[in-house]
Amino acid sequence: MLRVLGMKYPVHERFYTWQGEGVHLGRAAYFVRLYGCPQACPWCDSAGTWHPAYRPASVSLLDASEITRAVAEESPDGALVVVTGGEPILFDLRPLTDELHRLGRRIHIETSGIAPLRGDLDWVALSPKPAGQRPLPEVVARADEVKIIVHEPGDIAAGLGTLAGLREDATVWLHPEWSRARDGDRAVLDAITAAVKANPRLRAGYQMHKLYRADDLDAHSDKRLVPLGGNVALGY
Ligand SMILES: Nc1nc2[nH]cc(C(=O)O)c2c(=O)[nH]1
Ligand code: SF4
Ligand SMILES: [Mg+2]
Repeated sequence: MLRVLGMKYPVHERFYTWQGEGVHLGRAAYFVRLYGCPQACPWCDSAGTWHPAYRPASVSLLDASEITRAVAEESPDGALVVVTGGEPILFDLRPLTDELHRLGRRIHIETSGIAPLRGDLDWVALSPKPAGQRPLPEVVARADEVKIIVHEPGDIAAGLGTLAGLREDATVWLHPEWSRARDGDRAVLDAITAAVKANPRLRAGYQMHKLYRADDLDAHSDKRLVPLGGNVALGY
C-alpha cells in the first residue's frame, strides 16, 4: 500500500490540446504521455519508446499529486485527462486516477491492453497490436472504443481477430496509420472503406489533430519529425 501511495510515474511529455481521435474527437484534453513500451511498433509516434535516436535523455518521475497539480495549473476545469503512452497500462494508475477524480476530471486511457488495468478509468480506448503482445481478454471486455491502426490492409483482419469478448456497444475504428493517411495510400484507405461498407459495425477514422497541425503547438518533449519505419543504415 505504501509503495502504491509513493508511486512515481515516468512522464515522457505532457501537453494541453484536444483529443484528435475517436469518440471524443475535438474535446479539450490534457495529455499525460508515460514512458516505456515493449511493443516497438515501427510507426509509433512516441518514437522514444522504440527508436534509439529518440530515446529521451531523461524522463521526469512524477507522483500523482505532481501530475494532478500540473493538470490543474495547465488546463481548465472540464478538460479531459488522457493518459497515453508509451504503455500506460504497465503502471498502477490507482493513485493517479484517485487524485484526478478528486480534482473533478474525467480520465481516459489509450492502451494496447497487454496488462491488467489498475485504476478507475472513465474511458478505455484499446488499440490492439496483433503483431506484438495481444490484449488481455479482461481489457477487451472493458474497452469503450477500439482503434485498429491500419498500416497494411491485412492489419484490419488481424486487429479484429484480437477482439473476442468486446462489448456490443463498443465503437470500433479503423485508423489509417498516419504516414499512410498523409500519403493518401490508396491500398490502405480503400481497404478501410471496403471493410466499413461490408461491416457497418466498423467506423473509418482519422487523426484530426495532425490535419489541424495542432501537434505543432504541443509542448512535446521532442519536436523533431518522428522517423517512420526505422533506419536501415543505422541498423534498426
Ligand atoms: N491531439 C492528440 N490527440 C491524440 N489522441 C491520441 C493520441 C496519442 O498519441 O495517444 C493523441 C495525441 O498525441 N495528440
Ligand atoms: S503499442 Fe503504442 S506506444 Fe507501444 S510502440 Fe506500439 S504504438 Fe507505440
Ligand atoms: Mg499520438
